[in-house]
Amino acid sequence: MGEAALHTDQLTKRFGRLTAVDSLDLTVNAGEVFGFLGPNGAGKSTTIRMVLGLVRPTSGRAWVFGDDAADVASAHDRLAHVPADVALWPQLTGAETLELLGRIGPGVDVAYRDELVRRFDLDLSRPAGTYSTGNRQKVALVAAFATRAPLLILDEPTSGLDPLMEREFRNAVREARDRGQAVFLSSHQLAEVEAVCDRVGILRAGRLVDVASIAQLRKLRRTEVEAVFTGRPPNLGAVAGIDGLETATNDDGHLRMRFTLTGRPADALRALADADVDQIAVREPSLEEIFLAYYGDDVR
Ligand SMILES: Nc1ncnc2c1ncn2[C@@H]1O[C@H](COP(=O)(O)OP(=O)(O)OP(=O)(O)O)[C@@H](O)[C@H]1O
Repeated sequence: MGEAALHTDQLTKRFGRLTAVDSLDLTVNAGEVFGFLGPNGAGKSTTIRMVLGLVRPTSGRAWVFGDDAADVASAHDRLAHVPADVALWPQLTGAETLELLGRIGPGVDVAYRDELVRRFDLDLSRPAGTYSTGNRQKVALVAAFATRAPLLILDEPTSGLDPLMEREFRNAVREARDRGQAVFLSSHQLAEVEAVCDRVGILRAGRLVDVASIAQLRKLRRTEVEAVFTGRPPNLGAVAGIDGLETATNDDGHLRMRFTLTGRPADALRALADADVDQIAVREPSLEEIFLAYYGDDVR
């Protein structure tokens, strides 16, 4: 198996008639930050649970640094993880929780843990039962980042974090990479994955549809723009990055243009700035819409 941090071979999970994860072949190299991107229900958590040995694959296998993931005791010597729904022992304080979590797995850098507690602004004196979802997530993140596990598995770890904490999270991921730790990060946020990952696996309806570099992923980014003009409309037809241009007239006689923007927006903005724009609406499509436009319906 070499020394890939994580490797799966035809990993499959069926729940009755539903194939949640379908013949997944995936390799995460030691030391890389790998994004596992997919819309809700794509199968990200199920994949992670199989890698953690919490769910038995219907078929196929997974390895953590060459150890079979089903051999939980040895695989968990090399990894730390943050689940999608963090549950903590309600009577233990944050400090007691971190102590307990630190005893599982490959050991803790206590000085770095203390630093992370400050950076994530955690009050460790309170019982975990009084923590919000975001605070529980922060405890689990601090516990995982403070280990020197060569593989960190993070399942949608920022869903409960505010933007300031999300920034701390991104810093902690970069620091982990700088120390040589591999990070397997599941997310349904294109922006998050773009910000911290080296490579990205794209999962849709249980199937891996692509493994892409961040540069390739950026090409997927699109913005929907709708603008209304009072005077003469701009000539957008020949502007680079504009697709699907539609023009209609509003009830008040003003012209409305709709289009999709990909790549750098500079040329489109220049063209718009020349016209008398009365209203503008800009929308980021959901991951599912982006995937549909790019990969079509042919993944099942
Ligand atoms: N224990 C289970 N029994 C039956 N179906 C399940 C079970 N666990 C997951 N599923 C189904 O498998 C599919 C994949 O779910 P999974 O939670 O892995 O997706 P996900 O990509 O992590 O989604 P999300 O981003 O919403 O967490 C979904 O259709 C889900 O309903």
